[in-house]
Amino acid sequence: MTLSANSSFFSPLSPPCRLSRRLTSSKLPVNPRSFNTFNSSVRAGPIALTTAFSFIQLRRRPQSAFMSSLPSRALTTADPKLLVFDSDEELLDSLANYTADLSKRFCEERGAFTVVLSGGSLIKSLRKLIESPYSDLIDWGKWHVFWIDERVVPKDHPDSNYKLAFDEFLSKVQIPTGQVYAINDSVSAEAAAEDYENRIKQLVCKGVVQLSPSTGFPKFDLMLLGMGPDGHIASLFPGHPLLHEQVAGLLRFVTHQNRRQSE
Ligand SMILES: O=C1O[C@H](COP(=O)(O)O)[C@@H](O)[C@H](O)[C@H]1O
Repeated sequence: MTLSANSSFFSPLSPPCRLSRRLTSSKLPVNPRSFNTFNSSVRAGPIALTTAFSFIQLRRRPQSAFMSSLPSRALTTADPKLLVFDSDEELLDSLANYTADLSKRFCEERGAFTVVLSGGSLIKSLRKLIESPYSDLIDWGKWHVFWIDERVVPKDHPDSNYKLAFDEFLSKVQIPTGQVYAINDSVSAEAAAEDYENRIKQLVCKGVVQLSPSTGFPKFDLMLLGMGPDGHIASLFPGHPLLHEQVAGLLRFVTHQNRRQSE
């Protein structure tokens, strides 16, 4: 599993709120075995919604092929780093430490901490956060939780990223229900994407989701994104046309027919 932790920006909103996609560097956790320049912080957006689909075994593809398929503008973070850990335990400790530090900083500075989650193996990687000392130290009441991608299925469906996060993480911490932004699962994928975009716009206008002073575009405080073995993030598979779009809305929906353009 690969984790990508970024504060990042997303794309266009109508006035008075405008958004754009951009990645920024983040201060990364301590005690890695080694680290190198990491140019793959890849695309954090758009948030993707997928319609119901059957899981298909992924074809393995070297990550370097994925990297070279990315548009050059996706490879321009200021100070990206790759941290390599000797064990999962060390990675999870470092991830918890990093998240708790950021949470403290943002909660104290502005009274809110906006966190974007993916589905997949990432969620189990958050387990240290629900254990002592982090569980007691973190100001969960100030967290606002979003999803980078979601399957358009009922919230109790086994494919639901919300269900995964709820069962393994959210049900074990005290984040107010109204600050957990699951998709509307009772409408089409297109309508759910539009609804989610509108809710994010409202949160931007309320100041819960911040705007970058330099670009005027919104940004989330922390994005925790799992990466599949073929390099896919957020249902965006290598070769998918969305990866090459110059201008995209804040959210996109994809169907199982066009989910994997590379296959
Ligand atoms: O399709 C998806 O896969 C990625 C990666 O999952 P992982 O289990 O290989 O870590 C996940 O982040 C994303 O939310 C999901 O829709």
